[in-house]
Amino acid sequence: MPSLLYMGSMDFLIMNGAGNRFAVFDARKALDFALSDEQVKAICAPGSAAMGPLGADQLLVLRPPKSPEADIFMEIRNQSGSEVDACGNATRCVAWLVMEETGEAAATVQTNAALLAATRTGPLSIAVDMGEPRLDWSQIPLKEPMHTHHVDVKLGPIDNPVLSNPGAVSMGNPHVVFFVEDFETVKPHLAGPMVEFHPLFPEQTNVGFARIDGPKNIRLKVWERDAGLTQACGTGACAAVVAAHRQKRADRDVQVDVDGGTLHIHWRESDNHVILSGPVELEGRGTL
Ligand SMILES: N[C@@H](CCC[C@H](N)C(=O)O)C(=O)O
Repeated sequence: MPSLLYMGSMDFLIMNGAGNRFAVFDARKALDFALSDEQVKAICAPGSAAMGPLGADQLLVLRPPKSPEADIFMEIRNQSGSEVDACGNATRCVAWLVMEETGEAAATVQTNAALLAATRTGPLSIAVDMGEPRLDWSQIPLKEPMHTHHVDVKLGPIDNPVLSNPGAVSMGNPHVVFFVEDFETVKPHLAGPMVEFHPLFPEQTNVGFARIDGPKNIRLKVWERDAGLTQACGTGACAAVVAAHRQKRADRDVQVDVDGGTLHIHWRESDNHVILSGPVELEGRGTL
């Protein structure tokens, strides 16, 4: 089968996982391939020649695996150019590419943070084991010791009753999750950036706004660190379910509806791992 991946150092694929959009560069045979922050910003910006009106939320560079258990290494860059350790939807997209290439129904994707095992659940759907959530304050990380079950994030001098008691969770990247009644009062595009840069989070944070529609249903919007509001955030969906379950607001097996589609999260009791499942799509190809 011809490789879907390698098309020369400046060609790329455009993919999305539930609407979370990626520019994917295959550098497995171009070992010196590197992009500056400015280049990443230029490629990902909405309206860029490379990505068109929607732009990309993240840019992925695929490299040879660093350990023998992995099929591929994935470098993850946010829209701003910053390199990060985890991206659930990107892991699902890259696992799908590897499975298309190998013809297998499983793949292991290596990131800076972990080796992530993925399996095919349908022609265009992939589940990935995101491992255990990290719940100690130092792992998120937070500025000072506190319980992460709910954290005290004050936005200004007055307590905001609709934005209180969020849970903090790391899925390899930092998340704080607010439980909200609706998205009109809270306005994620305004509250998100204020929380992202709150001094409680020394490495900034991704900010989730979760409306609990039932023990097995969450409606979620995520303001992503260095990317803004996205159509879907895989690690954000994992974090929302973990935070909701810890606050007894939801089960361990939850359908999470996001702007770009539906994700399924299972926080497995047997081994504490979080499984993220959902759709992937290869939208097209581009050349710089
Ligand atoms: N879209 C992602 C998360 C990407 C990284 C995030 N913006 C961060 O800075 O941690 C996902 O699907 O998990």
